[in-house]
Amino acid sequence: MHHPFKVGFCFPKFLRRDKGESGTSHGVSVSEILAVRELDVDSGTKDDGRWQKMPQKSTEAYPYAFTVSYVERAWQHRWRCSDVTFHCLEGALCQQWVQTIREQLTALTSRPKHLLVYINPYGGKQQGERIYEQKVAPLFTLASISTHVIVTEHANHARDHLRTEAELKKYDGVVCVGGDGMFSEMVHGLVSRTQRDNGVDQNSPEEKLVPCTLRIGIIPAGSTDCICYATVGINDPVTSALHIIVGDAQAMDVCSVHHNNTFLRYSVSLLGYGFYGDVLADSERKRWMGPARYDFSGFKTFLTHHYYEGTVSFLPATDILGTPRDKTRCRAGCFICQHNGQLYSEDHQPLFLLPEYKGGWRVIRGKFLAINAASMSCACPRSPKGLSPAAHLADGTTDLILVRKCSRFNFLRHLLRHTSKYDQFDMTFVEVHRVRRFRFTPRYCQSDSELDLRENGKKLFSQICRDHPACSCSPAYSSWNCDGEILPHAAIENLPVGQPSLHSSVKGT
Ligand SMILES: CCCCCCCCCCCCC/C=C/[C@@H](O)[C@H](CO)NC(=O)CCCCCCCCCCCCCCC
Ligand SMILES: Nc1ncnc2c1ncn2[C@@H]1O[C@H](COP(=O)(O)OP(=O)(O)OP(=O)(O)O)[C@@H](O)[C@H]1O
Ligand SMILES: [Ca+2]
Repeated sequence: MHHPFKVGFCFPKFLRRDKGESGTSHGVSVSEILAVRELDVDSGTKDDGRWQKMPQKSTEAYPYAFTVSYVERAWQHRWRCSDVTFHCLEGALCQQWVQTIREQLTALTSRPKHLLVYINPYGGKQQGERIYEQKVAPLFTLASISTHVIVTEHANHARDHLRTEAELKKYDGVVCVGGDGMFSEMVHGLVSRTQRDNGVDQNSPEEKLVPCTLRIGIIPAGSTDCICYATVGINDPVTSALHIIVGDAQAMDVCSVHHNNTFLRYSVSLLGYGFYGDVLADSERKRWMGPARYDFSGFKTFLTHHYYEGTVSFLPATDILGTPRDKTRCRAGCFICQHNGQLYSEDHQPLFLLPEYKGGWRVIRGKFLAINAASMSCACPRSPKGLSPAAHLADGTTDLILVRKCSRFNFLRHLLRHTSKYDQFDMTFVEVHRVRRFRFTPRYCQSDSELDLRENGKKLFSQICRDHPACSCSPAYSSWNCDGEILPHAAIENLPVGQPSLHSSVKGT
């Protein structure tokens, strides 16, 4: 029996014979095969109708062939779909190979078969629909994944649909095509629904959230795409689609944000007061500028140079491995996430909820240019290492970064370091703490009537300026930027829910 592909003892090893190469050895792991299909050599076409370049000699000598599509790793964490074609003399042997590979693929239970896809047509550069149709849908079809696609018609459409209507049992996962705001909608829809179905009260800061079982996949089509970038390593739609197809999963911390014991929102990336709150508030009025709005508002906010007075209280994470100044980075299978994540397993009461832990709170009063709580690195194309490069995706902690009032020049130095190899925390006016939970109270806050105060903000502001004629006229309040959404309250309590309660179909590579 003669056939040009060697059947090795190790199943995934093939001997490739295409593009005129003879006997090129090529190993593909089954877990990275996307699809296999028989090739109609005589007609010179594949069953998907695309022409296959094949040397005339091979076609005559080996009339049967099949093509394997698989994941090929490219530059900077990018993944691409590649094809390799194998030829042989016997149709039966060819079919045997195809059938065996299909059986192996079916046995991979972590791979999704049915997905619910939400597309935000207005995210980022408004390319969501095009990106999905041209780059992602053909890959899902190739991998035999069926989809139900919903193009959102208004903000919170996806959140409300997931929370109340979607027949989640029919799907192995949900996918959002958009930016961090769309991902946040998915998190809110799924987490809220899971808590409601399990009778958990979201308003109680002490209640442990029930983890979601459905995974969320992100096809990046937003302005910052920090969740995608920080988990996959790149914001590239094809790479993300391939991670989803092969069933990759990464647990993620979800924090809940409360005001006066009332639940406000969940956060997975950045909770920022001062600089990032002001950038967001200004940029929301300039959505028409697309992603460039952040640079414009960033520059403007940098020039205004407002600082905010208040009290930050936090519970340092003392029972964990790792610090925010570590040189190591959180990657798929991260040891620190595994270790610290166990502190939240079913039979472990999180230590920070024990009464003796209550004394561990630290209080810092001051004037801050920025208060940033990063539950993950917040790496994004603007800052490839992120706000807190050593933060962990699923360790149950948040890195609290306090940037005190300093000169514009020093603040610029601090910002610039987010884009270079230099340490942005190694500056006298910056401190960083890895925390379990934190609270913030603005100086002029009178807790329960704070909203009224904000409405009378102008009055208060002018009062402060009259009282301090030499002040730099910083307003009393900034806004909280919660994963790209403005929160209506300045005083908040934040607690990392801790347990890796969310899965995203992506992983760092
Ligand atoms: C001189 C260059 C300095 C560059 C410094 C870059 C630091 C960038 C750090 C980015 C951190 C992103 C955190 C992610 C937050 C997301 O949950 C959220 C939702 O998508 N995005 C934003 O809020 C969007 C936030 C976007 C913030 C953009 C800030 C741009 C600052 C520009 C300052 C210019 C000063 C120039 C002075 C000459
Ligand atoms: N059909 C729609 N019309 C208007 N707004 C929508 C629609 N669908 C979703 N949205 C809202 O658009 C907001 C922004 O979307 P998205 O996060 O996808 O893009 P972005 O803000 O440009 O990117 P990033 O969040 O990465 O900065 C989200 O908060 C979402 O609630
Ligand atoms: Ca974390």
